[in-house]
Amino acid sequence: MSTEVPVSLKNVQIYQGKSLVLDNVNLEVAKGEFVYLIGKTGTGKSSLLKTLYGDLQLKEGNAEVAGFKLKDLSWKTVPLLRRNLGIVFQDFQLLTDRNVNDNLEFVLKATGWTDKALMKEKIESVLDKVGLRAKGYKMTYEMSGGEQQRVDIARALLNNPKLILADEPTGNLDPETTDKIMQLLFTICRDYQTAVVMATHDYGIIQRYPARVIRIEQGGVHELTIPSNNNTSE
Ligand SMILES: Nc1ncnc2c1ncn2[C@@H]1O[C@H](COP(=O)(O)OP(=O)(O)OP(=O)(O)O)[C@@H](O)[C@H]1O
Repeated sequence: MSTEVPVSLKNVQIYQGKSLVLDNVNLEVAKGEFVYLIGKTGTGKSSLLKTLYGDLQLKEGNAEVAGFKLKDLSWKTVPLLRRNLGIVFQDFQLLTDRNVNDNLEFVLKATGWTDKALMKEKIESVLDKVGLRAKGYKMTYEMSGGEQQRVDIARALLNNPKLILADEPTGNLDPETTDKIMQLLFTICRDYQTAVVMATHDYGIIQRYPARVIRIEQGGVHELTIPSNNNTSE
């Protein structure tokens, strides 16, 4: 299994039930690349991301994600695929009945970790990366939206993914917090060569943090040419 190309889609069709949402999708994402998915509401950004993390089954076309071929991927293999990805959601999807450390430990255990000391070390390391080292004992409901999104990103980093999939990760955040989260995602992308595919409605973000842009329209996906700039994560 090759893990070199985080995403490779060739002539992919994406269905929701029986309806065809996206046709003839071709997309390659390179190691360490940051890619935005933009498009009007309902065009299929989330459906594309869901296909990439195995939530929607791929019926037509060839797709490889983090070394896994998606066509006819069995449901049993989906957790294995997810272990190789980081997934970040708009609404964080943290467990509200436990603290940050326990949220992260829950994921580690679910993905096969058993050694307590190694888990503690890993949790400290990902919290450090997102600037929350001292907040491990906080209950998630006691945290601000921006802090919760950092925990969500820390969770996504637990298994050293080569690819992070983020669905409107700043959708619930104010502009200042949005900037901090974008800087964090760009830093992770640069420092760990983690590819990031992020769906957003917010063109202002793309202007402030330029990267490759893929526009999703009814029927397909198109590369958008944006004047190239260095990203502004510094
Ligand atoms: N669970 C589902 N069952 C059936 N149809 C669905 C389901 N989820 C989405 N769809 C349909 O698939 C199409 C694409 O939806 P999707 O959520 O992927 O779009 P989107 O571009 O992410 O939209 P938004 O920007 O509003 O999140 C829409 O027509 C939507 O109604």
